[in-house]
Parts: sequence; C-alpha cells; structure tokens
Amino acid sequence: MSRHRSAALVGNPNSGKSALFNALTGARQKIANYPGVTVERKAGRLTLPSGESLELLDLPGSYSLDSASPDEEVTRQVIQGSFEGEKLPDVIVLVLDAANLEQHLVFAQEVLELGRPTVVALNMVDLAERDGLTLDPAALSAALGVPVIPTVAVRRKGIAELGQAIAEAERHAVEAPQRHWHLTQTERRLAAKHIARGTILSRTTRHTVENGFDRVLLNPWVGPLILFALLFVVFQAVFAWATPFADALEGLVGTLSGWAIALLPEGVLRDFVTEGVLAGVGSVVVFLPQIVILFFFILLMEASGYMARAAFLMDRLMAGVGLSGKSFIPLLSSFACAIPGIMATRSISDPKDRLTTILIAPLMTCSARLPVYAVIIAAFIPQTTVGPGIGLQGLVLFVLYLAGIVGAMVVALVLRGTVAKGAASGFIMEMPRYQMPRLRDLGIGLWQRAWVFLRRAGTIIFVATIALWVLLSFPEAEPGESQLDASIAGTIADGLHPILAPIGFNREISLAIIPAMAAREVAVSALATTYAVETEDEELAAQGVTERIADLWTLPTALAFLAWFVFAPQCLSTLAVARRETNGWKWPIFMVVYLFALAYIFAGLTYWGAVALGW
Ligand SMILES: Nc1nc2c(ncn2[C@@H]2O[C@H](COP(=O)(O)OP(=O)(O)OP(=O)(O)O)[C@@H](O)[C@H]2O)c(=O)[nH]1
Ligand SMILES: [Mg+2]
Repeated sequence: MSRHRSAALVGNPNSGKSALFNALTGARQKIANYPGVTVERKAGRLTLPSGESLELLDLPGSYSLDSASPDEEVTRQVIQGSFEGEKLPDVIVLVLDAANLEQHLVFAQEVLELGRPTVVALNMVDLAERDGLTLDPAALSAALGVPVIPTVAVRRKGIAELGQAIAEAERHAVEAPQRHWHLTQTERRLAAKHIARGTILSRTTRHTVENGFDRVLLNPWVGPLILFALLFVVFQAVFAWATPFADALEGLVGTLSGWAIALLPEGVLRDFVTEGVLAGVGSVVVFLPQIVILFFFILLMEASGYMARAAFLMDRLMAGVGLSGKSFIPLLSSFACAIPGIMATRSISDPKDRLTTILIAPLMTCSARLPVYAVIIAAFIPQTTVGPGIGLQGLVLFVLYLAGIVGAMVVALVLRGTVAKGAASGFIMEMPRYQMPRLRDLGIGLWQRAWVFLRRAGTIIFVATIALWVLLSFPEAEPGESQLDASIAGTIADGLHPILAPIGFNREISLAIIPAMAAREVAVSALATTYAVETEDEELAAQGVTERIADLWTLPTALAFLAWFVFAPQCLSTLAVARRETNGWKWPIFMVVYLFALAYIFAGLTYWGAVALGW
C-alpha cells in the first residue's frame, strides 16, 4: 500500500469527480465503507504515463471544509490527513465545473489554502461552451498558482493531460510554491468573483439573456411575487382543467356500477363490487386528472430550471424560521409524498436542521391529500368565481396548501427555539440553466406519477377499503336495523365518536379516519363505501360520494374535516420512515402527538368558529 503514491479527487458536489474517477481508473475500482460512517470509500488504480501506478480516491462532494455532514466530514479529514487509517493523499485533484466557475471557486480556494500539491481539472468545459462561455485556463492557472487542465470527463477529453499533470504535481509544487491565502468565507466569495471574471474571456447573448431573467426572477421583491402568482395559477388549473376529465371518469365508474348491478345476482358479490370496489376505490381513482395536472406543473418548473430559483427565493424565508435552504428540496418533495421528502433530508448536514425538517415534512400537503380536499371542496364550495378568472374552488385549495406551509413554518420556529435549538446555517446553491422542457421527459414523468397513484389505488387503498367494507357488511343487519349500526365497523365508530363529536365529526368521519391511516386517500374511499353500504336505496347508492357529503354534512363539519387533514399524521408509512431516519421511536412518537394535537385543536377551532358564524 505505502509503495503507491496516492491522489484524491476533491470538489463541489456534481462537479464531475466520479466521472473523472471512472475515466482515469477505468474498471479498476474498489468500493468499501469508511469505518463508523455510512460513507462510501471509492478507490481505484491510475496508471501514470511513466508506468507508475497510483491510488486514486473519489471523495464525497463538499461545499466547505467547515460543514459537518458526515460525508463532507470524511472529505475534510482525508485531505487534512486526520482521517484514521487513511494516509494523506500526495496530490489533490481539485475538480471545478467550468459552467459554474464562480460558485466552485469558493471551495477551491479553501482547498488551495491547505498548501498541498494540487492540480485543477477544469471539467465540463463542453457545458461552459454550450452556455456561450469562452474560458482561459492559463489565466485561471495564474490566478490560482497551480496547473489547470481543461477536461470533459464524460468524453474522456483531457484525461491524458490530467494524468500527466498529476504525475508532475509534486515537482511543480516545489518549483513554483503556491501562495498562501487565509481568507474568510466572504473574502473568498469576492475573490471567486474576480478570478471567474478574469477567466471568462467572453460570453454570448444567451448568457446575458439568462442573467436578465435571473435578475427579475431572483429579485428579492419581485421574485417571491412571481412565485406566489405562479402557484396560484397552478391551483386554479387543478380544478379548472380537471373537471371534464374527472366527470368522464366518474361517468365511467357509474356505468361500470350499472353493469355490475345488471349482470350480478343480488348478494354479497354484487355488494362487494358495487360498494367496495366501485364506490370505494373508484371514488379515489377519479382524482387522477387532478394529480396529473398538479405534477404537470411541478415537473415543468423542475425541468425549466425554475425550481432551483424558487429554492433560492425560499432560502431567506427558511432562514427566518431557523432552517436553511437545504431544507427546501426535502420539503418540496414532500408535496408529492413525505416519504421521499424525509429521506431527502439526509443531505442536510446539521442534525437539528435535519430533525426539524423531518418533523415538519408531514405538514407539506402531499398528493394523497388532494383527493380528500377535492371531494370536500367539490361538495361544499360552489363553482363560482370571486374575481376575473379566479375560481373559488381553486382559491380554497390554494389556501389549504398555504395553511400547511404556514403551519410548518410556525412549528419549525417553535422547534428551533425548543427541542431542536440552534442557529440557521448558510446555503450555497447552483442555478441550473434555463431550459425548454422536453415533452418526452415530461410525458415520462407524468406517466410515472400517474402509475404511482394508480398502483396505490390498486394495492394499499384497495386493501384498506375492502377491509373496511368487510367490517361494514358483517354481521348483517336484522330487518329494520341499519347496516351501519349492526356492523363491527359501526361498533368501533361508536366507540370513537364521543372523542370526535366535540370537533364536529359525525360517525362516518370517525369511521373513515381509521383506515385512512394506511393512506390518506382512503378517507375518501372509506366514506364512499360507508355511504354505499348504509343506503338501501339503489338510486341514492348510485350517487357519487360528493353528492352524499353535500347532502348529509353541515358546512362546519366539512371545514373541520379539511382542517383535520391539514395537520393529522394520517399515514403509517411516514411514521415508519421517520423512525428509520431518526433511529428510534422517540421522534416519530413526538411527531404523532404534536400533529394529532394540532389537528384536533384546529379542527375544533374551525368547527366552533364556523358554527358561531352561523354557517
Ligand atoms: N457534459 C458533461 N457532463 C459531465 C461532465 N463530467 C461529469 N458530467 C456529468 O455530470 C453529472 C455529475 O457528475 P458526477 O461525476 O456524478 O459528479 P460528482 O462530482 O461525483 O458528484 P458527487 O459525487 O455528488 O459529489 C453526471 O451526470 C455526469 O455524467 C463533463 O465534463 N461534461
Ligand atoms: Mg461522485
């Protein structure tokens, strides 16, 4: 081992270290774990032009030597020579993204301050060129005081030159000793700007135009307004565009139900198909268009490069409640589902930042809540407009999403002052280029989302609904007795109802929120199945769940139900993931308790407020 000299690839995340590593070492790699941490140690063998072979390490990407995420910590210790069992690399290969030079130069200076023999790989020059940037590697080399080799890792361009430079790095370091800076982070940023300016020889109009866009979209005043307006339009569209498709799907479920009644003999099988499968699961599937439209916009914002700008704008707001912008992406993913959101918190270095983010992730309105909100909105909120082009239904949906966000921010503020005390940490982020979203990618993304939703409907929602149908259908009622009263489920609901009656919940809601722990959408299918089982009248049974709710619930009850779903931790899988990510039951239990408490309090306040207003 000690016969070999060694070199390490260091740089910001996504600078192309691993791509260079692959290009330099080919298949000769060994992947293991660093002891005590779950960080991979990737080492490979690089053969130099002289025939000597050298061990090359691919270190985790890092923004700074100060930060403390486990993988950044490994990088810091290895290049400072303090990692036990890893010898100090003889040469550092500093990888910079030529298309994001200024950002990458901040960390680069910190690495150069170590004074180790260093070679810079100016990677992704192809992307810089595409962006309209012409770079001058010699000027960069002069500014940094180390050799700079332009590379395109994915096309193996500059790989041989880089190998040569690594071979000569130590000699070079002796012949032309590096300067020693010791700068503060602010000074490094300033210097990065100057060095980048000196390196970029020219830029094209495209680059200038994009900068102009950023100046508007990232403006601290105009930017948030545009973001807010955009989201507003999204929620309007979720209702306005989905209606014809949702109606068609509802019609289809109705037709199938009619066939089932015509074809199947009266009895348990027919009830199972009509009440359980079609009324229950069908009532959730009709929300597919809304889900697809919501994700259409989310994917569009991602693919166009706007989402990263939104994260940048949110950074200030997040700092205000003691979180960093790093929490934004996990929280954003939680709008699809809290599970990937909570898993994405692994990228947050500060453990208390991370814990806070995990605890508030369930407050972001996940897509499973959309059917619940939509069914109540459709039942109680008239399809009127409250201004030019502003539908009331979309507005209410927007407010519900906003309520979740505001709730999350307030909770974060409280947590950061109590159980997860600490100061907000800074955040550096790269802005991707603006891009025309590709239709194909958009189509694939939408298909995946739709498939996830339909698969849920076919599995977990189906099972939970059928289980409830069984509990509702047995034992069978005596003549004159209502099926709900006679059933096992009815007995359970009667037990729970007294606790929930004060906040305006009726017996059907008490019944529906239990199986909805499996998946929130089940609240809708459970209500649909309950109403279908309950009624003997075939005509009433043929009505959708929306009409039944509109007929049978009062407005205060409906609003309380919405408020409940803004907060309630109605999802067992989220709790399981939170347990895994926090290594124990303590925090998931804390999460359940505080969310249920908030749900109960806010549903109650909503109910009593609405009753007091005479709604
Ligand atoms: N066009 C182009 N793409 C590149 C180049 N080098 C790397 N990439 C791509 O950039 C992305 C990120 O590269 P990686 O090698 O994974 O980056 P990394 O520095 O190892 O990232 P972390 O391990 O997350 O720190 C991948 O999709 C690569 O294929 C390049 O020179 N040109
Ligand atoms: Mg990598």
